[in-house]
Amino acid sequence: MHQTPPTPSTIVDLVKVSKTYHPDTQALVDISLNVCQGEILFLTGVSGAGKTTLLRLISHIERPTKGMIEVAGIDLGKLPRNKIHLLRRKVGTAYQDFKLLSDRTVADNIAIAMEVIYRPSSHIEQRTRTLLDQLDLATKYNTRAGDLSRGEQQRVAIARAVANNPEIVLADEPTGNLDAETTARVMELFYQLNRQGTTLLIATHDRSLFADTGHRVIELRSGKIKSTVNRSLKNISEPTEEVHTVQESEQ
Ligand SMILES: Nc1ncnc2c1ncn2[C@@H]1O[C@H](COP(=O)(O)OP(=O)(O)OP(=O)(O)O)[C@@H](O)[C@H]1O
Repeated sequence: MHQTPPTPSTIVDLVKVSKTYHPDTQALVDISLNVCQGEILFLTGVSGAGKTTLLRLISHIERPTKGMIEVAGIDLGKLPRNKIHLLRRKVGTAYQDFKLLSDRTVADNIAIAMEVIYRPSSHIEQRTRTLLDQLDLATKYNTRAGDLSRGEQQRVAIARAVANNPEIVLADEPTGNLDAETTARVMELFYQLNRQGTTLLIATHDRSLFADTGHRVIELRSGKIKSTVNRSLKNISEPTEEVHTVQESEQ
């Protein structure tokens, strides 16, 4: 019997969100956006368009000047400080500043994410080795993070972001320092997570990451949504045919 597929539920919801940095930089202006559970959404746009700011608002590193943001059922405007860890467990972030502990080993940097939620050490070691293998860093297990190249540090930050299989992964230029082969490895890791249900928001200048993938692409310009290429959400991970047209906003 033919069954209608379930309607995907919203996991990230922004309503009329603006962000002005002191004194008067309008980084985001009146952004409304919702992301479905299990979706891969690409954010693109020229430097300064507001991509990083949008991700930082969703991860609650920055606060909006106006508007409402809900992430995995949590209204960020009402989230008390002592509950922020609940959001951190649901959202993995890999940003351009990496924030690695340079005096600790690669393995330690990844393990930290799992130690804070009391994963057993056997699980932590196995998960760390699997991720390093997937990201072509197996030989760097005991290397100090400070001794790695930028591209290697970037991959360690990605491994740390995904170590706990969070519900949502926010990645800012995750392949910015990588060659084509390593980029393909990182993207394969993301697609693998997505097949397991993780929602991905990826900010990138690299059009090859989303060209012909069938995933939704939002282009920001001067803090506004300039265009959206909507695609079918019927299948959450496999590339699908494009079913909607590009919509230019009425700016
Ligand atoms: N902490 C801050 N204080 C003041 N202005 C900021 C701050 N962070 C970002 N901005 C400004 O906000 C605007 C949007 O910046 P944002 O980093 O979000 O853009 P982006 O699209 O991610 O750029 P890039 O591709 O270069 O990373 C820019 O004009 C930037 O200078």
